[in-house]
Amino acid sequence: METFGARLHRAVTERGPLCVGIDPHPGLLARWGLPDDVTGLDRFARTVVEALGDRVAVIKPQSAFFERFGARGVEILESTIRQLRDSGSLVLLDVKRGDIGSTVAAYAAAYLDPSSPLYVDAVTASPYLGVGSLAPMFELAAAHGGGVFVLALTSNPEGAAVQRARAADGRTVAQTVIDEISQLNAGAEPLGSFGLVVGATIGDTGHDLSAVNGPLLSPGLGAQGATPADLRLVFGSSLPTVLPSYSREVLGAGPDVDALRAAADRALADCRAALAAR
Ligand SMILES: O=c1ccn([C@@H]2O[C@H](COP(=O)(O)O)[C@@H](O)[C@H]2O)c(=O)[nH]1
Repeated sequence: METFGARLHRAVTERGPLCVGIDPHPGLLARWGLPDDVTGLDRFARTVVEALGDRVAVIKPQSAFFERFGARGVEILESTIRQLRDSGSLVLLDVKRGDIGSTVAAYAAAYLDPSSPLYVDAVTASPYLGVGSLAPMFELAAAHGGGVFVLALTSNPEGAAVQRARAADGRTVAQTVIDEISQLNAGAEPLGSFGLVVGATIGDTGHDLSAVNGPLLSPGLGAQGATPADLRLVFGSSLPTVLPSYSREVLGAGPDVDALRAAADRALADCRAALAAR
């Protein structure tokens, strides 16, 4: 079985380093001329799949924007995941789950067990009940070639107070998360399956990402103010494993399919140039 790290490495080699989110904000539905209901949600998600599913390496549905419509929204999320899987892009579900280990096992079954209707290639997870509490997710992901992206240094300004607080041994909370994920990826080739979320907005924080050996998902580009040029400052020598992520900046070009493709192509070209610059 091919690991998630290997599948992601291949997808990025073939399609380029880009993740695009499906975030059907009420404001975006309105801009696309769609109603703020499940029919609008369905049309929005289908349009993104049609435009980008066959060309972007990773597509990241944001679960919250589907969940807000209840069971019918989740049904559309299931359908969107199926369409994305058929289109060839990897599906990273942004759900930021985390809990005590026995409950994490149920989240793992929901998203990382191939028999689940919400089965995806990878999920985002929150480490604030302890990275060890996420073990059932790591285990099920490893068993089925899936991946987990753990929040380390998030793109929002409020994150720093928690993530940059010092633990008893003097490391920041974020650095302890980074170090634990690095251990999980030790020796993996060509890339580990356990990633971190590190926002493009955070600047040079002095955290050591050199041993992660896994993907570094970087949201915060575009609508939150970061530019591809900021990636160098944030990631330094870890740039080769960065997966830049855009939602509103690309989605704002819709609903025209060609315009969405052009926006994603522009984002990819800008990120490629920034990641390659010396
Ligand atoms: O640190 C984080 C972690 C996750 N996100 C999510 O990414 C997208 C960003 O959307 P934009 O429209 O590109 O701002 C969104 O789904 C967030 O929940 C993040 O922004 N920062």
